[in-house]
Amino acid sequence: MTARVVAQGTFDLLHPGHVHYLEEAAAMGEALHVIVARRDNVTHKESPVLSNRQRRDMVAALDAVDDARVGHPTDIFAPIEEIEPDVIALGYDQHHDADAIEAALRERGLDCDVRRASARDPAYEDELLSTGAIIDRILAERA
Ligand SMILES: Cc1cc2nc3c(=O)[nH]c(=O)nc-3n(C[C@H](O)[C@H](O)[C@H](O)COP(=O)(O)O)c2cc1C
Ligand SMILES: Nc1ncnc2c1ncn2[C@@H]1O[C@H](COP(=O)(O)OP(=O)(O)OP(=O)(O)O)[C@@H](O)[C@H]1O
Repeated sequence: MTARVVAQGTFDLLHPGHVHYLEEAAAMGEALHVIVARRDNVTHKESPVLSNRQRRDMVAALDAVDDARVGHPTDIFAPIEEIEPDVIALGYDQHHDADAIEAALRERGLDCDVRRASARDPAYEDELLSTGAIIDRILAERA
């Protein structure tokens, strides 16, 4: 059976850090499914500039990605129950706790590894590797 991997995040204004994460997650299995966070659920930082649909469409267009969907409004485990992944790849800086997620999955009868992906270091001096850094640059240079 095909090993399915799930990755997740906001993915507003794509950059090479996103590509690094999604390629690493894809290499953990054979099919990569991405859950794009709903704008209303992004509460720990500024809301995304781009709509749910546009962020989903851009992630879906990447080579590493087999399927991308906008996440559930209230239950982060609902898409996981649909996808039934073998692996969930957490981003290097995602605040989610791997042990807590594994325990919640087990409670729902889902058997799935939770792994932590690595960070991409800048490949050259001026490489911007976060959406926040790109927005700061725009505000500084176009204000
Ligand atoms: C296993 C897992 C499933 C998730 N599913 C959803 C979801 O269905 N809907 C959603 O809006 N966010 C979901 N999220 C949360 C976001 O993908 C994300 O972690 C957060 O809201 C955005 O912050 P970040 O880009 O800094 O990680 C999920 C996160 C994890 C770890
Ligand atoms: N430089 C990077 N290296 C590796 N993974 C990254 C990098 N930047 C983001 N990611 C991963 O991509 C996913 C989506 O991240 P998100 O869209 O929140 O990134 P961001 O660009 O850092 O945003 P912000 O600057 O608003 O915090 C997360 O799992 C995150 O860990």
